[in-house]
Amino acid sequence: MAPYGQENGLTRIGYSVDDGLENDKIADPRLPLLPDADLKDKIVLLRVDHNVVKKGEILDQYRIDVTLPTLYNITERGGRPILMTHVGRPYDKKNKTVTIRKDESVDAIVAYLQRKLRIKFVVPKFNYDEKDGILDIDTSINWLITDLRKRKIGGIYLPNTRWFAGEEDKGEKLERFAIQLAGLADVFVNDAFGSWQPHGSTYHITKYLPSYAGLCMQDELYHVEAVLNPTRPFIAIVAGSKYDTKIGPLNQIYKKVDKLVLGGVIYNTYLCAKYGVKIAGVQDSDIELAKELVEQDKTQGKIVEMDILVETDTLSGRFEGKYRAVNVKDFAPGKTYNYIVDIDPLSLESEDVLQALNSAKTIFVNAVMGFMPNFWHGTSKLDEVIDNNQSAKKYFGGGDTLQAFKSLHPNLYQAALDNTNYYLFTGGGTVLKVIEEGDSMGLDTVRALIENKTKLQSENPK
Ligand SMILES: Nc1ncnc2c1ncn2[C@@H]1O[C@H](COP(=O)(O)OP(=O)(O)O)[C@@H](O)[C@H]1O
Ligand SMILES: O=C(OP(=O)(O)O)[C@H](O)COP(=O)(O)O
Repeated sequence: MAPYGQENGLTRIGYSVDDGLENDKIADPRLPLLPDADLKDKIVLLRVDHNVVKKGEILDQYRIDVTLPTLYNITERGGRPILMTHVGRPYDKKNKTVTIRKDESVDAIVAYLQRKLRIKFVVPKFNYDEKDGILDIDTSINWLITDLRKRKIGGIYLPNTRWFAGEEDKGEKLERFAIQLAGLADVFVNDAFGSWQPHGSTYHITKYLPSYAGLCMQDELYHVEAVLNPTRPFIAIVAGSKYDTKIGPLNQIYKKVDKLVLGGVIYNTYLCAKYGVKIAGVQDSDIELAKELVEQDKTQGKIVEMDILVETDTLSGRFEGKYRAVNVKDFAPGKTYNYIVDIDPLSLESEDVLQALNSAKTIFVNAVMGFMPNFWHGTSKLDEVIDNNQSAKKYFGGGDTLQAFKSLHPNLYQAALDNTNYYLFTGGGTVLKVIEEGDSMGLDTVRALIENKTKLQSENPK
C-alpha cells in the first residue's frame, strides 16, 4: 500500500507501516477496481461467494472472512451495503424448478457476520412460488433501504440468490431479476471469485450499474496467474461431485497440465468411459462427455490412475461388511460396481502416483476424493502426500476442498494460511475455468466488469 504522506508535507506527525502488499496487485489495468468507485452515501450491491453452508451450518468461514476487507472498505468510504450470495444448488436444471429449503438459507452466514462484526443485518422477506422460487423483489424492501441509509441497520443480506426465479433463467425472468436487483443500488461490486457461472447476480447485473471488482476478487485474480503460468512439472488433482460444470474445463485443462489425477464422481465417470464398466450413480449421458478425455489420454498418457478404490453398498454410512476395496486392474467391459465412494489410501503408495506428486513443482488441488463425511481417508492421505513435497507451490481451491482440508488437517490448514508455498483459493471450479480460458480476465463475470468500465468511459469521456 502507498506510504502515508500528508499533503502539506508534515510527514513528521505520523508514519505508515509497510504491510508487504503490493499496491498494484492486478494483472490487467482494464479491470475496474473497488478503490476507483465513488461510494459516498451510495447503496452498494455486493455479490460475495459465501457458499459455505451445509445442512444449515458453516463448516469453514474462510470464504466469508476474505470478503471482510471489501465490506470494511465500502462502509469506511461511506457506502451502505446490500450483500448477496448463492448457497448450494437449489435450481434443478432438468425440471427448471427452484426448491427453497431453510437449511440453504443465508441465516447461518448472517448470524456469523453479526457475531463477528457486531452490526445488525436484516434479511428481507419475499413471497415465493413452490416451483419457481421468488418471482419479484417486493418494493417493501425500500423500508429496509431507508433504514440502511439512516444507519439504523448495518446491512441488508438478500435471500439465497438461487431462490430467485431469474437467477439461472435465460429469458424474461432473468432480465426482470437483474433490473429489479439493479434498482436497489447505485453501485455493484463483485467479490465472488468462486461464483464464475454467468448468472443474474454475477453477470447480468453489470448491464445496469457501474460495476467494480472487490478486494478479494482482485487478490484471487492476481494469484491465479501463478497457476496460469506454472513452474513445471504442473499437476492438477480434480475430484468432487460437480461433474456437470467441471468436465468441460477438464478437457481443456488436460492440454495444459503435465499430469492429471482424478477422483470422486469425475473419476468414476472417466473409469466407465475408459473400461466399459458400470458404476452406480454414473449416468450414461455423462459417460459420453468423459470419452473426449479418454481419447486424449490414449496418446498423451497424462492421467495418473489411482488403482485401489472403495466400493460401498449404501451411501447412508460406512458400515462394516458393506464396503470393500476394488482394483481398477480388475475392471473389464460389462462389469458392474456399486457406489465407488473413495480412493483407498493405498493408491497413494503406488510408484506412479508418488513419482507424479513428488516431482511436481506446481500442484493445483480441487479435490475431495471421497463421499464426505464418512469416506474421508483418501482425501486425508492425499493432503499428507502433497504436503510432503516441500519444493512445490501448492494451490488449493474449492469450498468443499478447503472444508475437508480444514477438518482433516486443522494444524496443516492453519499453517498453510501463513505459508508462502501454499495459497488457498475461494473457488475451485473458477480456477479450473481460468485454466481452461488461459486468461484470468477471460471469466464471464470478470469480462462483464471490464465491459462495464469500457461502456461507462465511452458514455462519459474525460
Ligand atoms: N465418489 C463420490 N461420490 C459422491 N460424492 C462424492 C464422491 N467423491 C466426493 N464427493 C463429494 O463431492 C463434494 C465436493 O465436490 P465439489 O463441490 O465439486 O468440490 P469443491 O467445492 O471443492 O469444488 C463433497 O461433498 C464430497 O462428499
Ligand atoms: O462452491 C463453489 O464452487 P467450488 O465447488 O468450485 O468451490 C462456488 O460457490 C460456485 O458454486 P457452483 O459451482 O454451484 O456455481
